[in-house]
Amino acid sequence: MASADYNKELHIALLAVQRASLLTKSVFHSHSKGTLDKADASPVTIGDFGAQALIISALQHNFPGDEIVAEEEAKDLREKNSVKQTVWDLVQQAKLEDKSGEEALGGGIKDADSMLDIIDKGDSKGGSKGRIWAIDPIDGTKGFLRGGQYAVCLALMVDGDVKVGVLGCPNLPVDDSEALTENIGADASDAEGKGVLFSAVQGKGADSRPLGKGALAKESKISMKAVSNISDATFCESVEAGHSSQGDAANIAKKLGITKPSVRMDSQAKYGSIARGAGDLYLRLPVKKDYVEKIWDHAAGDLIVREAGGQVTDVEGKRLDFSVGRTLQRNKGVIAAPKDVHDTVIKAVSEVLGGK
Ligand SMILES: Nc1ncnc2c1ncn2[C@@H]1O[C@H](COP(=O)(O)OS(=O)(=O)O)[C@@H](OP(=O)(O)O)[C@H]1O
Ligand SMILES: [Mg+2]
Ligand SMILES: [Mg+2]
Ligand SMILES: [Mg+2]
Repeated sequence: MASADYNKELHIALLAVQRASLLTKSVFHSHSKGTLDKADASPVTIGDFGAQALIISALQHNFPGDEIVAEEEAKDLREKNSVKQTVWDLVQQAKLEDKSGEEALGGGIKDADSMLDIIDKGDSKGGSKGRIWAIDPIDGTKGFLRGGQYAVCLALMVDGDVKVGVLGCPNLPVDDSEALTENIGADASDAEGKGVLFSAVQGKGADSRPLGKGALAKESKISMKAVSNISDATFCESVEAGHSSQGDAANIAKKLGITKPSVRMDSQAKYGSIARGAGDLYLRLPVKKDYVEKIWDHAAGDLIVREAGGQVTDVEGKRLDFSVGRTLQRNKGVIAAPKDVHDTVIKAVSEVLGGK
């Protein structure tokens, strides 16, 4: 049984995300990303399937009794043999450079059919009891396809509470002073000097390190920037207007006296960026009344920001509740901010959204 310091969980999660990022990077650079449309019309790529298979395989090897909530399922691959073969080729190629890391993750997957079964092991219903991992193999798939930011996301929840969170952001600059100028649009390539691995364990603070190809790089502590005057804050929001209301965000910023333009960035790279003080606020404001956020879109980022000195709630100021299944049914939207200004932000949010 793993001990409650979560050292092993963190180590395996970091290695698993780093290995999965090798796969997503190879797809990011390839001409064809094997995109399919899911039932809800959102995109999924060969990178999403491959990364999910690799992460689940590492978790099953190390923590066979744990449950897993993951975004993707293998149905489309079972129906499309050529896509299945492409994903299988990618999965076989994605290996950490150091042998001990590969051994720690249990090595590769046996064959293509086992790969499909592994992908489908992410079908837990979630809930408030026991150890449950949440995986978003590529968060910001639209950003990934656009050549922008994306993140490989993994979190461990115990009894509905996030204990460990890891985000691999292959296209964020290692040097955080560049972070908020580099994220938007076409040229966010993962050249030399790019790639960050964020992590946090409950009660132990948040870290970042360069995303590598083998043994883990040395970590450093990260923390949110102190905001002495809210009108000087920089806020991040989604690139896709369909994922977060950019009009409401602009009105909230105006109420707070913020004049800097928003930074539009795909994926949980937003949480990582503000956690390291590159940007101050993250606003995710509901567009459609009936959309329910997914736990894998927020679990790792929620812990990383809170451990870096931030507060993360929904638009009403309630903490995100990861204990009610695969979705955040009890929450609407997300507001992440440094602890001491969070109340001020929520007040502006409720004034703008009030009556909506
Ligand atoms: N309507 C609506 N509202 C809110 N959120 C939605 C909505 N539809 C989809 N999604 C989820 O948004 C995830 C990506 O969020 P981002 O903040 O990265 O958006 S964006 O890419 O910057 O536009 C994206 O995650 P991935 O599918 O992993 O990319 C979705 O789970
Ligand atoms: Mg998706
Ligand atoms: Mg996502
Ligand atoms: Mg995804």
